[in-house]
Amino acid sequence: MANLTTLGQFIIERQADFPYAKGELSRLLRDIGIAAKVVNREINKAGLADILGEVGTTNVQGETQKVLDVYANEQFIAALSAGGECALVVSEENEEIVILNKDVSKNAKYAVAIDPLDGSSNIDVNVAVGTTFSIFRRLSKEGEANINDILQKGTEQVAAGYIVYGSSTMLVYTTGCGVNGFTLDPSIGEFCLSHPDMKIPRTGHIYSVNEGNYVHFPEGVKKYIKYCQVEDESTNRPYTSRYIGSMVADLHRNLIKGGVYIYPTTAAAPKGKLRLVYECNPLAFIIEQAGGRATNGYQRILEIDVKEIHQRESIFIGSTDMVLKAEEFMAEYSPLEEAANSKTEEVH
Ligand SMILES: O=P(O)(O)OC[C@H]1O[C@](O)(COP(=O)(O)O)[C@@H](O)[C@@H]1O
Ligand SMILES: [Mg+2]
Ligand SMILES: [Mg+2]
Repeated sequence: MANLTTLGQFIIERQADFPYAKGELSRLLRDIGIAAKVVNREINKAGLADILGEVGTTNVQGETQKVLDVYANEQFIAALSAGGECALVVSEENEEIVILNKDVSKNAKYAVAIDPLDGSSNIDVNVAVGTTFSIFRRLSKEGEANINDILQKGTEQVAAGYIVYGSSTMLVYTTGCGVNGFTLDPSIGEFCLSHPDMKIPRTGHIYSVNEGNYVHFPEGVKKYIKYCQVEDESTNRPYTSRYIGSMVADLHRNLIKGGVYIYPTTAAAPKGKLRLVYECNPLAFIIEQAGGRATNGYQRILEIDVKEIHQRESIFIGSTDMVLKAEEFMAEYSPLEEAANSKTEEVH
């Protein structure tokens, strides 16, 4: 068998990368890997098992919860709880913070934010979906964990990553020392190092945005989309439009091939749609560590103050030159002007 490095081996080998390296963060990453395998098993046979469809409840975002949203949420929280290294979880599927069982994790040093199933609209149609995770060291040294342990800026993440459940299942993560990708080998049930030291190309020719919302986009975004569609060989334009509708999958493609993903403010989502704590921050950490850029069109995502656990933010993320170009167009309008613009556009 080729000389495989499993996720577990790699984490141990790279433990020295972590400040405070005493094995706790390694074990926490291991726990996330375990839950990912369990969720992957269900996703792979989703059509067979009664795991498609909705559970009939809505989450705090007002979205109907899919059976797999709830299943994945339970698996990640159970694995983090059993592992004992995580004291608190914030999840897209839970309105409040989840304090994990105090007996096991009262001395746990970490708090985790997750989007257990990203791209929920694609679950029932067999299109790639994902999971995101963001890990912080607790601020509260002793006693019960509390919300301040997770309301930290993205710059304070000690690790972050995602799992993409696509034609193969991959786990991609960073601890602030580069980005590494592991592919799940079902025959041995292990994530194996397949994409060491991932780097996003400085530029690319793929743009990912839901153009169905075009009329309600900020003028700066409309101008950038027009820029992407202009014929100009010297800059490799027109670019190709690719939008899977699962942020993790769109981002993973752009990480490998180069490209930009944009989810701006719209009339329907004046603050943006995606959630800062468990979607924007972990993916921004990954992309920055891979040499890319992530902003809200004006400000670095990782520097944005976190006030609420389900706070939304607009995001421009991917190849540095492409994000910078989009920002150039955004800079022509102030955020206030843009907010006004996205409201007024009439649809005939
Ligand atoms: O359908 P829209 O408005 O383009 O939104 C798609 C975006 O919303 C998301 O599905 C939001 O994530 P969830 O599925 O976890 O709620 C992203 O993955 C995706 O990029
Ligand atoms: Mg999501
Ligand atoms: Mg989700």
